[in-house]
Amino acid sequence: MNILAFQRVEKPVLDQLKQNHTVRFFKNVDTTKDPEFLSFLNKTDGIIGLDLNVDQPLINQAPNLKIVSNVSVGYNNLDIETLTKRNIMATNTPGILTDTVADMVFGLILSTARRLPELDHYVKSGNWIESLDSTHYGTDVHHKTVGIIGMGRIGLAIAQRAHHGFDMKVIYHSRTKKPEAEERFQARYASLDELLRESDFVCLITPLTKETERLIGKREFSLMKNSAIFINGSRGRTVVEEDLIQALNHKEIAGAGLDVFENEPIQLDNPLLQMKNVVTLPHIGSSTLETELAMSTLAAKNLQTGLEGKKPPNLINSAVWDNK
Ligand SMILES: NC(=O)C1=CN([C@@H]2O[C@H](COP(=O)(O)OP(=O)(O)OC[C@H]3O[C@@H](n4cnc5c(N)ncnc54)[C@H](OP(=O)(O)O)[C@@H]3O)[C@@H](O)[C@H]2O)C=CC1
Ligand SMILES: O=CC(=O)O
Repeated sequence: MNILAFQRVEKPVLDQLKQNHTVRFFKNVDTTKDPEFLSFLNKTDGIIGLDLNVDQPLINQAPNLKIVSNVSVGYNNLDIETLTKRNIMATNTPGILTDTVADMVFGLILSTARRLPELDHYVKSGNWIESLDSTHYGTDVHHKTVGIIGMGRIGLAIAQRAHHGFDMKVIYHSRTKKPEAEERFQARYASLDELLRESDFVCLITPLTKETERLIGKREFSLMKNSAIFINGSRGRTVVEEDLIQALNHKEIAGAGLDVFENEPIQLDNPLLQMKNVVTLPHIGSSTLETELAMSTLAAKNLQTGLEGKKPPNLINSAVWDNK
């Protein structure tokens, strides 16, 4: 079969796929224009990879496509409605990256609160020539209140770290209440506005959907404490980035830790890059050697199973299977 691999599939997994299939790997190409990409897409049976915008125009140019296997848990890059209408399976990689992403979110909490990147730069640039004063102090993480928006798999793992590791009070907001979080971490359900008012650390970790797009904007930042630190590990478009910049400029919040941005890679003239109280990461939530390999392996299993005409373990649009 013809397999189109896109942007990120770990090499051992790619090599294994090549043993049974004709595989073409594409990275950083214009998927609307690149002639080689479009020519291969036209005969592609399966797609595996990260962040390929699988929209209606792309699907229309892939008459043989049977399955799209995302190497990510988020699947906001897929037009699920059109894929389902065309009986094309869509899969993702939930679960195996949960702890790795929660570690990264905690890394952002700690590095923003304790100003770690800023002080690392301070030391390395030779400025540490005398004992520091309160202008360089950070703020405590332990025993503070963390508000988790999106108490799913990753939300729970963040709550676990907050409760057991840092003695934090956990409040959360999701579409539904989560008894598991309440039992295991004494987490309390709150409305979005209550959570924003009460949290020292506001952590956003929902999927990007029609409902969560621009969920956090001017009004929401104005509800947060002036001392609050905002952490985004979800997707850039869940936040109105312009409003985040304004909230930071006007000191409505104290800082932000961001793994995701409206445009990725971020433009170098983005004001967020000039702010010392903002810690930025290049969307690396799940990017450890172990977890990326596990994600690629699971994505390949989803792909292979689907191409063999069996139900993939992580099928998103089960209607395609039910209609068979
Ligand atoms: N930065 C990075 O590298 C990474 C980012 N991510 C992002 O994290 C997301 C979450 O992953 P994961 O935890 O596995 O997903 P889950 O599906 O397990 O959890 C998502 C949670 O978000 C909640 N939610 C959905 N819509 C809303 C809404 N409108 N308002 C409030 N809560 C909502 C859901 O609530 P309910 O259960 O009540 O429906 C659920 O609790 C991914 O979709 C991806 O976008 C993931 C991995 C890495
Ligand atoms: O952003 C990464 C994902 O797995 O989703």
